[in-house]
Amino acid sequence: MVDRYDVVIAGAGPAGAQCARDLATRGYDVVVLETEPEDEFPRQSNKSTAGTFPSMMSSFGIPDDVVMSYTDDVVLESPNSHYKSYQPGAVLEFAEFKRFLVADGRENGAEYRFDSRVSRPILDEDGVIEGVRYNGDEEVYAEVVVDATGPAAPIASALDVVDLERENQAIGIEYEMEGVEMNHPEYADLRRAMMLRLDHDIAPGGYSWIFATGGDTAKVGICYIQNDRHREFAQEGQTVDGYLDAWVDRDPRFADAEVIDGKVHRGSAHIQMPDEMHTDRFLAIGDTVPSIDPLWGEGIHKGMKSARAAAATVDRCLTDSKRRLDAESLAVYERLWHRDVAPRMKSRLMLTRLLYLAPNERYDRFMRDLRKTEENTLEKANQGEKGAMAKLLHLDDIPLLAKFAREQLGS
Ligand SMILES: Cc1cc2nc3c(=O)[nH]c(=O)nc-3n(C[C@H](O)[C@H](O)[C@H](O)COP(=O)(O)OP(=O)(O)OC[C@H]3O[C@@H](n4cnc5c(N)ncnc54)[C@H](O)[C@@H]3O)c2cc1C
Repeated sequence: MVDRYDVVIAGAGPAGAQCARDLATRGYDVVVLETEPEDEFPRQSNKSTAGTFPSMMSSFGIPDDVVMSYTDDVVLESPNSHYKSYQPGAVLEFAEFKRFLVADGRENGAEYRFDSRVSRPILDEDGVIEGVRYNGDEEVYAEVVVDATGPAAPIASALDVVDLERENQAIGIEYEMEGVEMNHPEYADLRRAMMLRLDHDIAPGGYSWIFATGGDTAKVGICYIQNDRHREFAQEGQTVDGYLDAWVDRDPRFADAEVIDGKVHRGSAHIQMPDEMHTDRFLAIGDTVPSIDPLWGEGIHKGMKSARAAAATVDRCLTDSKRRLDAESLAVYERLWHRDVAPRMKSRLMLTRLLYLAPNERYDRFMRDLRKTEENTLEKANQGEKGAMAKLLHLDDIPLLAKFAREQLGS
C-alpha cells in the first residue's frame, strides 16, 4: 500500500511543527518526519536561545509553561556604553517549546514519525516532486511536500529551490550559566532583560548576548559569520567556542558563574537574501529559506509566520475545485512571505552589513545616538525604514559607507 498524505513535512522545528499544527487544525492529513529520536527530542536541534516577544506567544497560542523568564527590556551594549529600551519579551525553554508544538499538533490530528531522516525527493516522470525518501529506502507520498529542516535543506537543495551559501552561514554557541552577576555596578541591570552586545573584541563581525532566565541564571552566547568582516577583526586560530570562553573568563559578570551541566547549545543559520522558496508541489519554510532577522537572529517568530503562510497557501489551493498545486498556484506563498514574514529584507540586510562593518568606537556613538532619538528608531531601522536608518548615520560615516559600497560592488 502506498503511504500517502495531503502534506508531508520534513523537520519538526518551530516552522515544521507549526505548519503541521495549522494544517491538522484545518483537517488535512499531515505527517512530519523528524530525524531525531523521540525519547531525546530535541537533542542536537536544541540550539536556540529562544528569546521572543508577546506577539509570537499570542499569535500562536504558546502557553506560559514553556517560558523560562519574562523580560521587560532589550539592552544593547557597546564596548563602553549601553542603550536600554522597554520592550517586554519572553525567554523560552526551547526544548519544551518544541515538545509543546509536537504534542499540540498531534492532539489536532498531525502524525509524527521520529527517527526518520529525510534524504531526497521522489520525482514523477515530469520531474515534479511527489514524495520523499527517508531512512534509506522508505517512501512517503503527498500532494505537497514542505522542507522545514532548517539549514540542512535536503529537499529544497535537491530541487534547486534554495542555495544556502557557506560564506553567509552564521555560527552560534551558547551556555546556560548560573552564578551570573545580573546587576553588576559597571553594566546595565540585566535581571529582566535580553542584552545584545556589539563588540569586535568579543564577537568579531558579530554579536554576543546575555538573556536573563531568572535569578542569577542566564543564557550567554556568541555568534558571527565567518566572512571578511569576521577575519578583519578576528584573532588567528581562535574558534567560536574559544571566543565565548575568552569573554566568560574576562567579563566580571561571570567571575563566579559556571556553565550548568550539559547546557551547551550550538547551531547555525544563513544570513542572506532569499531567492526562491517554492516550486511545483513544494514549499520551503523556516530557516530553510534565509528568513532569520539579520540583525538580531530572531528566527522563531519568522519561521512560525512562514509556516502559517505555507499552511494558508496549501489550504487555498486544496480548497479550490481544481486543486492546482503547480508553482504558479503556490506562488501566493512567496507573496505572503515578502509581505508578512520578512518585509524589506534587502534594506534590513544592508543595515546589518553596515553595522557589522563599523569599528568598536562607532558602536559607542551608536548607543549615544539611540539615546537621543525616539524610542522606536532602532525598531523602525531594523524593519528597513530608510528614514530611521538615516537618523543613525552621520557625515563622518562616509568612509564607512564608501567601504560598504565597495564591498557590495565587489560581491
Ligand atoms: C545559537 C542560536 C541562538 C538563537 N537564538 C534565537 C533567539 O533568541 N530568538 C529567536 O527567535 N531565534 C533564535 N535563533 C534562531 C532560531 O532558533 C531558528 O530561526 C529556528 O529554530 C528555526 O526554526 P526551523 O523550524 O526553521 O528550523 P530548525 O529549528 O533548524 O528545525 C529543523 C528541524 O528539522 C530536523 N531535521 C534536520 N534535518 C533533517 C532531515 N534530513 N530529516 C528530517 N528532519 C531533519 C532537525 O532535527 C530539527 O528538529 C537562534 C539560533 C541559534 C543557532
